[in-house]
Amino acid sequence: MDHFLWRILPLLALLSSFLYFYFQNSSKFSHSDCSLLPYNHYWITSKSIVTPRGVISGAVEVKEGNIVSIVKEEDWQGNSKRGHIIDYGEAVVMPGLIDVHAHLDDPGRAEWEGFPSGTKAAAAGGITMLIDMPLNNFPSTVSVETLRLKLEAAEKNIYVDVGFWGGLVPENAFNASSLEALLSAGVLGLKSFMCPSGINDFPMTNASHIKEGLSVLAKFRRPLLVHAEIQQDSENYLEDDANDPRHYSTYLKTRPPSWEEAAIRELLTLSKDTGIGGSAEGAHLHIVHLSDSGSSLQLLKQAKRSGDSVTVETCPHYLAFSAEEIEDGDTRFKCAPPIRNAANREALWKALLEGDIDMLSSDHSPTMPELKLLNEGNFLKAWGGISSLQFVLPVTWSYGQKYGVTLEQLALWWSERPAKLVGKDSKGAIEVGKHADIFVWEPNTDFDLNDDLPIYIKHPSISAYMGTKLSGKVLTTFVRGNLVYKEGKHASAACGSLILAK
Ligand SMILES: NC(=O)NC(NC(N)=O)C(=O)[O-]
Ligand SMILES: [Zn+2]
Ligand SMILES: [Zn+2]
Repeated sequence: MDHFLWRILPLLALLSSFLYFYFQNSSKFSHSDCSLLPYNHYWITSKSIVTPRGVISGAVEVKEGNIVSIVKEEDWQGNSKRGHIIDYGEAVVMPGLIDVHAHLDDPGRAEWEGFPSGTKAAAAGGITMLIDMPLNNFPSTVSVETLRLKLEAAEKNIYVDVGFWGGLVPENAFNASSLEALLSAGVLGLKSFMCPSGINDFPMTNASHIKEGLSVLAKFRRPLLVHAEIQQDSENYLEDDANDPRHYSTYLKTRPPSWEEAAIRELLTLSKDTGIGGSAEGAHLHIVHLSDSGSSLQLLKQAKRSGDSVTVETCPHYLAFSAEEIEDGDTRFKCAPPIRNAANREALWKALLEGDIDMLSSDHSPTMPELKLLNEGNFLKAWGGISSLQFVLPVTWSYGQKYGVTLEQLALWWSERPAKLVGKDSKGAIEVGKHADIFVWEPNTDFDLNDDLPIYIKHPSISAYMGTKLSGKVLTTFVRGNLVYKEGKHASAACGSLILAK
């Protein structure tokens, strides 16, 4: 008998390891791994819940990942509700932020950020869905094959929901079947550059590429996002000693507002066709990261008035910082288009508050610290991109205090309008029937961005926000009812969903 056991032992070992791997890989993560909360059905209560019908005191009922009821406090009292209740007291319950513009650089440059760290940072910042840009990863996401690589890299590595933009580049712009295949495979829309992107396999497009892109997008009723800067001959910039590359003013001169204006002027000749009855009706033009609050903004206002299907975002760094404050050599602040002067920042706030700017996005665009050239401080050679993902909510809130920003405005800029842009009406608000994508925060709690703070972006040292103090501390984040983040702790498994267009 003993002899027999010894003989089958290797076989048993093989069989058990096979079964182990089979179940590991075939089973979805169990609920307890995906959520820090052991319930599928529960109530979130608070004195301040931000809904599209105003801020209410009451309760949100969550069941199997969806919001199934919302009860005001007066109707809740005396009603002995069943199930688990999480009471957040005075803390604010808001719809999860949707960041329509993030570069997570995965696959290919995951050492710059990557899906695991990027989505952990998102969760810790109250972001429940982000849309990943098609460039800075390698290869760029410009075809069905490269999208497949993206999906493989993201699967089981994301702590929040992640959707994808596809790239519109010269190589695919005149190839309608290739673009149609990419859109059919689920990208939420396309993204292109009108100036060099800084990434070799993501070349810039001209007006005829963009026109072609819009005509394909019209059939799918999806948006084109454009980095709107066109290089102009600059009279006021000469490479001489007066233009020290360590001075921010030198960099600022290399990318004047006229670059944004030229691009937007050209784009608006194309977006005319997106209006009702136009040849590209159904397509939509979205200008990313607007920095120029002058002529560019006026042109966009006019286009909207004439019925073009156009929206525009700006980013927290354009609302928080001004050129005057950026110190010599501090390349953490380098991005494109550049952060402009304080008067421009004021005008951006005004445009946002008046509805001329539709929404906000992070444009989180990290790199390796070496490429920021922090020691050399050369603004002309350093990587352009701001690292901010985890902090966009407290930045918007802290710098918005001066302008009387409300909780409802935050929800509009960061959730409702972004959900509309990406075509996901299951997201973007605390409303019955929507996904339970929710975060809870304390707007009045201040925190210092120093080494004691749990920070999840991969390279905190290159973030322009390090060393500052902000208000607005995120306590917990729920994605489709899973409690994915709670005060410095994430769920053990990455159970975010891949968001594809249908
Ligand atoms: N290759 C990039 O990530 N560029 C980004 N860089 C910025 N904004 O400085 C961008 O969105 O244009
Ligand atoms: Zn850009
Ligand atoms: Zn970007």
